[in-house]
Amino acid sequence: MTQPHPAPPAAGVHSFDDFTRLREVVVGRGDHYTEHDADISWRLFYFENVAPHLAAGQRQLSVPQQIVDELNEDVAAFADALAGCGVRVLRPCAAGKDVRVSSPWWSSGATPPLNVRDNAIILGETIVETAPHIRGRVFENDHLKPHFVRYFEQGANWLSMPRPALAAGSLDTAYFDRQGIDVTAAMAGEDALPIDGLGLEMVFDGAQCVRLGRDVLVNVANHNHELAYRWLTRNFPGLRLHRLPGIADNHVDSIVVPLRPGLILLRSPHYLQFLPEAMHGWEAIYPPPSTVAEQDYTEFGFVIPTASRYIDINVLSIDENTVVVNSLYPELIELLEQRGFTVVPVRHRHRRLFGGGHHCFTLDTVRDGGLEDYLSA
Ligand SMILES: NC(=[NH2+])NCCC[C@H](N)C(=O)O
Repeated sequence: MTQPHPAPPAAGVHSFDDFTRLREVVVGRGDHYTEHDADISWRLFYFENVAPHLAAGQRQLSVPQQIVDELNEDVAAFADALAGCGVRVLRPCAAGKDVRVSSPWWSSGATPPLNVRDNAIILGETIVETAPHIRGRVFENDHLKPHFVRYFEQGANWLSMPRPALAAGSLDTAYFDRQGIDVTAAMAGEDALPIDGLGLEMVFDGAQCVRLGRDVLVNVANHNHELAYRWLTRNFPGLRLHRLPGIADNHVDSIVVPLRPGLILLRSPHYLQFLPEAMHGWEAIYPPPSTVAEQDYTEFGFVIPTASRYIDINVLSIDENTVVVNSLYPELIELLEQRGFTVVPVRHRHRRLFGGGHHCFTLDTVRDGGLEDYLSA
């Protein structure tokens, strides 16, 4: 587990999958994450998790400082654990307090760079900045730019999907419409301006992809994503992209988590049918029920969950035999140990409150694996 760091790869960035030996990783930070700005873009993104809790028009949702401090304690321990496994850990610069971001069409509260999995994806030796759905996230990658510039200087390629304007009417509700879920109440109170003739834009998060060497699974749940899927196919002709047909509203890393070639952690058997044919022969393991009681937040008053109860599936692999798992999910630890994995337990107390688990908190920029063909073995 504590192998020495090898010479850096020629391009600086080299990351084709989620499970070969991890060498270098960006770990997000939650400094000043004391508020969610529940604008329309935020409400629609987190609709499944937040709709039952939110009153119409409710906009600034504060997170108690104690919870933010505990989050940052857990994130710091996570970064230390990765360093202890011989991984080079990079951090974004810290967000400022109460930062607002504006465009000609809207204004919103900025999201700190905690879930660095979401706004960028490493595809081989290319950094791809994706096209945020949430207005407050449009400048989030700026906190990682010192690393991106350095990687570029070392030879990495660096591309950005077109930055969406996120004007009124840019976002597609088709995923919900198909299920007969009415999101009009959540969408009421839009205060952004429209752009004449714009319509639906390319909008997509890195965490909608699952990287498997030559193959990348891409969750396409609406026309915003469809445009991004086309962008990916046009820019990465050397990769085989597989469409996951709207298996989730957006991110898939609490649903489909490859642990090594041939073995996948899957939220439930329901999702098997959506995987590419070649993965039907893979063994799937399913998350056991958790017996640890969820934290009771009543003493803090109103606290809103932005992640589902499945968020602890969101594990981070150090290599094909070593996985970081939330220590508050001993049942999953036991299951993985029975399967021969070495588990690195790391506590993540407030995993439901900040939209992400250990996988979401990271952007793995260097792993050993290459353009392997795991799907035709
Ligand atoms: N990269 C991420 N932020 N992933 C988090 C996915 C969380 C998922 N929406 C859930 O509720 O379980």
